[in-house]
Amino acid sequence: MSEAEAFEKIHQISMGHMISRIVHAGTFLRIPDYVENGPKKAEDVAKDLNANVDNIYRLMRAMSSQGIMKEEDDHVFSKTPMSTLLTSGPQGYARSIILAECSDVHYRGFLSLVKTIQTGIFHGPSDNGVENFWDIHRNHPDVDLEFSKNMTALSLRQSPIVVKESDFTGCEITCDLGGSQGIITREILKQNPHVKKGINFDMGHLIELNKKQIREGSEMDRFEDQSGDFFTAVPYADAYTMKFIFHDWNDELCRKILSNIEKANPKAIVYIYDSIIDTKNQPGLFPLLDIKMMHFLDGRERSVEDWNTLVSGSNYRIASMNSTIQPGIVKLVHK
Ligand SMILES: C[S@@+](CC[C@H](N)C(=O)[O-])C[C@H]1O[C@@H](n2cnc3c(N)ncnc32)[C@H](O)[C@@H]1O
Repeated sequence: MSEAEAFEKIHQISMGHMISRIVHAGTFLRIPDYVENGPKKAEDVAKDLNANVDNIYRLMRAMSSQGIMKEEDDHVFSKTPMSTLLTSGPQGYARSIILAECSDVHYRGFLSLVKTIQTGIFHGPSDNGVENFWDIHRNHPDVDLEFSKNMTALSLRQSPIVVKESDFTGCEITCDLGGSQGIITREILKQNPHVKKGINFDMGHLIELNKKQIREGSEMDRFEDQSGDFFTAVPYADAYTMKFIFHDWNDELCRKILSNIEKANPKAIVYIYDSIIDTKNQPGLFPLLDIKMMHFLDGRERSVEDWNTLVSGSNYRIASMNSTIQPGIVKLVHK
């Protein structure tokens, strides 16, 4: 990389938080909805939103600079594939990524990152006046809902792949711990007609929200939402799945979940769907996500070595690991 390229890259990085907050503002104001059905004048959008005309124009221009909509004519903007993904309609499944990840509470939480790095104690939640990341969500139901929708959007892409790579032969009951809106459990039931019951297990407030939703599909006859705390106890099952759960917690707390699984059924198989990262020079999102886990949850994105360390302190052993897909799969069986 030349010095000029290095400088340009650093300049881009310095804009990162501004870009995400600009896109958050535009998404929050539903600007992508306005251009979805045909080109739209910034003035008309401003009028409809009862907002400052010049500022709406400048916001739309800034969003265009990132490929979110296109200025076709003076002050007239049209949609792009990115703006469609940020609409509030059925095709706008990326809207919740922006509304959750770039929300005020997540943004504010990053203010104390240096403190976390220096002290080794995670400070993300304390900047929001709470002790626990999930309490931030409990106190902000709007962010909580967008976060769940975001996890669902990701799950809809990932579940068919990880479930296909997992073997539920001989399992009558499965349980997805921290299952959010139940996408993994539904996929297990769809791909495994022999499974009699699939339990989607999550915290009470989330399960209550699930129950208010209309969820259709023949697999729903065998689907059950159950609320609880996986640090206290988990329901009986023949197979447990957990997608993006262990990355939220430190090794000790992950082992606590494993010991609760052991108490419920030591013979059960355990499938962990999580990152298995390469430690050196890995480009992409996971080393960045690792910092979020460190700062908000005392969690981590784990390498093969990290997984071995975590599991070696439990009564389980790693039966197999698959890092060829995303997320990776760590299969555990009782020792
Ligand atoms: C990162 S999200 C993953 C959601 C889902 N597994 C997925 O991949 O889309 C973590 C989930 O764990 C749930 N959770 C956190 N603490 C929990 C606890 N103590 N008991 C049960 N569920 C919990 C959260 O409500 C959230 O749905």
